Amino acid sequence: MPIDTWFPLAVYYEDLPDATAHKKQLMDAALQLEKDGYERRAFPEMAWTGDLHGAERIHTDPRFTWIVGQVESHVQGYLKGLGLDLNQIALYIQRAWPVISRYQQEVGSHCHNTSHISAVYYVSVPNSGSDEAGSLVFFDDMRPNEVSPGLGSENTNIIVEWNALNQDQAMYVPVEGRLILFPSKQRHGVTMNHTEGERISLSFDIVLAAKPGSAAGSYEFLLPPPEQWQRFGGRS
Ligand SMILES: O=C(O)CCC(=O)C(=O)O
Ligand SMILES: [Fe+2]
Repeated sequence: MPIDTWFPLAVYYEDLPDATAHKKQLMDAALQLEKDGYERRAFPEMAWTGDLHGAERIHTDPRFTWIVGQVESHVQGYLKGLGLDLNQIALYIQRAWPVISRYQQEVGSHCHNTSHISAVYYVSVPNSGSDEAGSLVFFDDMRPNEVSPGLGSENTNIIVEWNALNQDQAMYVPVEGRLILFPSKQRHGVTMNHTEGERISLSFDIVLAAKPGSAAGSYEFLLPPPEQWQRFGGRS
């Protein structure tokens, strides 16, 4: 009795070979940004995230040059894998920030609504390769096989066997030196850090735009090149 499966979510990951050589500099820079950060704005049970604390431009900070280069090259590989013609697309890092999760902190479930591709890089992970410091969890909001909506929700015991056909989450344990790429619209979160150590990651939001001179039709589906935009009041 064959059952086919279709429409996979594409999550890319790669262990960066030079990670160890760059660990200290990235760690120090992330922790310094946290120190410099504005007054704490998140609840204590939530990890410190640079995007909420005025530290969301690490892509322009020279201390992060190496990882920015890595993100750029791996995102291109990811997009090629998705079948895109990179000659027609201009890629931008829109914002990028450190995330520091300490004992009993987590990152609630969210999507990155203002970008297209998101990247996470693990700088420093206590018990790397285990879920103890907090896993990245992707949630499936499409639920194509939930034939009666809500079947698998809390307070029901109708699903007696969780398997690949009804799973509603996919977990990635954090691995030091690993880069993960995924569609920004995929809802995700980070489970609790149960260790006494700091779990330090970097997040990047990437936007696809049409290259100037692309066929006019592509502007229907890709952002027109930002250099062609005009801000209100910007007429010269
Ligand atoms: O650290 C992670 O695993 C993911 C962090 C994240 O989702 C974010 O910063 O938006
Ligand atoms: Fe995120």
